[in-house]
Amino acid sequence: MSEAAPESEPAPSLATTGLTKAFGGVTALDSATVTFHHGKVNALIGPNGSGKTTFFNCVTGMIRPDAGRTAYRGRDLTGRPPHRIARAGIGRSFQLCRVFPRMTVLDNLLAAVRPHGLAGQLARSGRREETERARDWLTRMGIEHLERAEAGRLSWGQQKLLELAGVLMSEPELILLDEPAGGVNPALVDRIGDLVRELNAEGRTFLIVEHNMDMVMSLSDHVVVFDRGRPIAQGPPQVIQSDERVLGAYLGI
Ligand SMILES: Nc1ncnc2c1ncn2[C@@H]1O[C@H](COP(=O)(O)OP(=O)(O)OP(=O)(O)O)[C@@H](O)[C@H]1O
Repeated sequence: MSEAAPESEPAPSLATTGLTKAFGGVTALDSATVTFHHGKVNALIGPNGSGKTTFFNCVTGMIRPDAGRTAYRGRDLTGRPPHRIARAGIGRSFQLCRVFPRMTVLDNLLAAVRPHGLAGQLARSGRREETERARDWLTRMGIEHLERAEAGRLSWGQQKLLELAGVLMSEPELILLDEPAGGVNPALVDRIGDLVRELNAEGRTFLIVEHNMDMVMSLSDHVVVFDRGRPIAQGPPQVIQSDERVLGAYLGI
């Protein structure tokens, strides 16, 4: 008689232990211990000021935590600078998009993989493979027709797509998105959601900070909820939606 295989634990992706960061008297991260799942779409949610962006900044090496450790797929990354963390396979977008407004859309993507401000110059001197890859990502984002436009002239949503294309230029395995739907029109929110699904089906792991709960609940496999700098609940969206601690944190009761 055969027995049902035990449900296997999802493999860990990004994981932190006791991550702590204070700004003066404000404790932004309070000994946060949390694990996200490899190969999945993970979400990190929580009320304003609960420490989500500080968490992203600490795990991507942009700010140094006061205490605690960060690991990616079992490998310790604590205290590594941003370029080393990027090299470990982690890419990141920002709440307030980071594009070079006076550069063309295509040069923005080339600059994403040549961080010395020489994108235009180098583009003219060759490196066709990178240019082709940049064009492929633009096509994937649906903004290939804007290749020669100045990035600053794109709509906010198009800039978000451009930033995502820039992140993808380094072929990260894990992609951290900080409010991908923030300030974006509903049609483009759907488009971004579809892209996340497609890229996840192709093997990329996501960790998304987002206030748009429809997007979070429809897109994520695993949701972690922060309140006052530490996780108060984690699980699949359907469980999180009815968790009393989560409702309390959001409603302040
Ligand atoms: N550079 C800083 N200097 C001083 N305080 C900061 C700094 N960065 C964050 N904080 C404070 O740390 C706390 C957590 O902020 P953080 O931006 O991480 O929260 P968040 O959950 O991302 O918020 P939101 O959803 O509004 O973006 C807040 O009280 C914030 O004011």
